[in-house]
Amino acid sequence: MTAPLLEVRDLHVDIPMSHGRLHAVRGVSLSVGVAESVGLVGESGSGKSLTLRALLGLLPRPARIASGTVLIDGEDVTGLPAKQLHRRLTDTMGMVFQDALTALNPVMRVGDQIAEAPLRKLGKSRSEAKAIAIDLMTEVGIPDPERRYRLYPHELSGGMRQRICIAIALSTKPRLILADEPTTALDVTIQAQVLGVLRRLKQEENVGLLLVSHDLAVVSQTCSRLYVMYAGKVVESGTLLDLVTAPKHPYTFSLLRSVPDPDHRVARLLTIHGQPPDLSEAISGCSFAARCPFAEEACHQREPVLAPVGSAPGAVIRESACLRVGTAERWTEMVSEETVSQQ
Ligand SMILES: Nc1ncnc2c1ncn2[C@@H]1O[C@H](COP(=O)(O)OP(=O)(O)OP(=O)(O)O)[C@@H](O)[C@H]1O
Repeated sequence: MTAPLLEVRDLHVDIPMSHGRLHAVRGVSLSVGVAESVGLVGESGSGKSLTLRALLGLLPRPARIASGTVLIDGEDVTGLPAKQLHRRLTDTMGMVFQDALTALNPVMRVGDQIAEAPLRKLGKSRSEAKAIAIDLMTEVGIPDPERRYRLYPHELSGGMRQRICIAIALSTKPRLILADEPTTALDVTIQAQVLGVLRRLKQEENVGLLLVSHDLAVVSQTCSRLYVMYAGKVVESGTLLDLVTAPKHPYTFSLLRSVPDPDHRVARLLTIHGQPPDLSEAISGCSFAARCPFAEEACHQREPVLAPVGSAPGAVIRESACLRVGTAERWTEMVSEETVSQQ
């Protein structure tokens, strides 16, 4: 069996504070196969960005990796010296962040920013690098690329700037794009276009994707497998279809029920009441128990572990961290019973 392109094992990220520490990422494991599109979804503060930044060696100070392993093509790169690690990462992956305007150099023409890596890293001549940049601009759907090559970031719209960032990410010929909320700053139509570019890269160029988003609709449009994060942990993982049609964690269930269904098939939206736990304090029991519509006494006492649930042999592994997973088939019914009994 071939090793995943990217694998993270039992990652812990801490943020030291004046009194103690915030345990922001609490044992995350995930993998992305070759040409696979994987989503990391969860509400704000669940630890998605820190997970992504930790594996890239780009944690904001004072956050630090407390423990964990990162593997690329099965090789442990955790202990590599910074320069070597950077080379290994940039040889394999391109990155796209939320704020294209900050990611781009304001005083450099956008085309030259795309041409920079082919020129400096791939050893291309100036004219070859320019031709590569123009091809990449065409590939990410920028009309009239020769003219736009000469523009500065502030002369482009938000959607065009994000396409430039994707073109820069592609300029080193990566096998995987890591994208952190790449469409959050864009309006819905432009968002759909940018997601279309990422989807097409996977379908036509076999470029894998690890997409971080708080928005289930965004990952649903782009990814075929998901990890759902809550309070610094993965609480459920599986194929998009499995998660959407039959969630096995109450947080995923609530997340799905809190999104309006365009076909109005879901009669009532579910509000996730309360706040996530304070990660600077020890958590006893399940971190979602206080907000969970199905929690029972044991959920407040015992921490559930992420474990495989009912996957068919040979199928993509489904995992859930829930003591009540055995009742999952009845959750829709249980929620409506509760609503009726409250009326
Ligand atoms: N530089 C920092 N200093 C202090 N706390 C931080 C820092 N960066 C992140 N945190 C805290 O770590 C936790 C996880 O943050 P992270 O950014 O990974 O969440 P997220 O799921 O990506 O959410 P968001 O989309 O809002 O960034 C949060 O409680 C956040 O407040």
